[in-house]
Amino acid sequence: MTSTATVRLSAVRKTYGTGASAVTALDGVSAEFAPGTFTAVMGASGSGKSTLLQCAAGLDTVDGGQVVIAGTDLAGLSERARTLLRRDRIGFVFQAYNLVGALTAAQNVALPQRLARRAPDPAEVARALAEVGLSGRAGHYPAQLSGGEQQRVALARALITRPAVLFADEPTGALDSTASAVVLAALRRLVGAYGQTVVMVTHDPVAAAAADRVLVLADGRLVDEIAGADPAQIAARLVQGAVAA
Ligand SMILES: Nc1ncnc2c1ncn2[C@@H]1O[C@H](COP(=O)(O)OP(=O)(O)OP(=O)(O)O)[C@@H](O)[C@H]1O
Repeated sequence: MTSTATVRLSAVRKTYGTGASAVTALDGVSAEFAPGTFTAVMGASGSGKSTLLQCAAGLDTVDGGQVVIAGTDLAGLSERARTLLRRDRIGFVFQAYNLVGALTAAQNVALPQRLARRAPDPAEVARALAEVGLSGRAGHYPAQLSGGEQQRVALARALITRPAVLFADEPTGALDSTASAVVLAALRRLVGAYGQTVVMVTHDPVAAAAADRVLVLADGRLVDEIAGADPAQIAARLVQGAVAA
């Protein structure tokens, strides 16, 4: 069957270690992430959220099943081809912004292009900063920016290659609620206005409520899918799931 999903996981298994110390981090996970959708991934500590993101992004190999990104089956790729796919088709943001302090916001956004030995297009840099609402901060250094602004520079940097999918691992984890709301609004706008596909791991039901749907992991399996819920409903479903498990 053909699929129009930007990212498709089919029966993905991932085990760390061997023998008695082996841990099954993903135990047959299947999920599709359609173009222009915003998905949150939740679950208790150790449930496999980060592993899911790493495998879906081709940062880690799987032990079973299949990962297809933008029509490309990762299993068929050499290490080099996988690296290029990650560089050109996938964007990442993490809890830590990982900005270079000696570079301005615009220079940080241009950095992936420079590292790929491409001449950064100033218009593209300006566009990425505009998309996250930071047109007025292009010449500022990270130390001159708030946490929420720094995370939005990291978002703009992730967008500069026009990735098929943006993966975010706890992007609001280091932010207060006001700054979190600004970053989540920026993510929502990328999805709504530009059709960006976003997959975000979070512990926070408020952050998860910004997504179109929430996938819930427990012990490496998908155990729930929640759509169009508010933070209180999401929190209640997580508690129900934990009690049922
Ligand atoms: N590199 C590794 N080596 C061995 N075990 C690992 C490794 N990475 C993850 N694990 C184990 O795999 C399981 C899933 O880990 P993962 O980091 O995906 O969970 P998580 O849901 O993201 O947790 P958290 O919310 O605490 O970040 C855990 O039991 C973890 O201890």
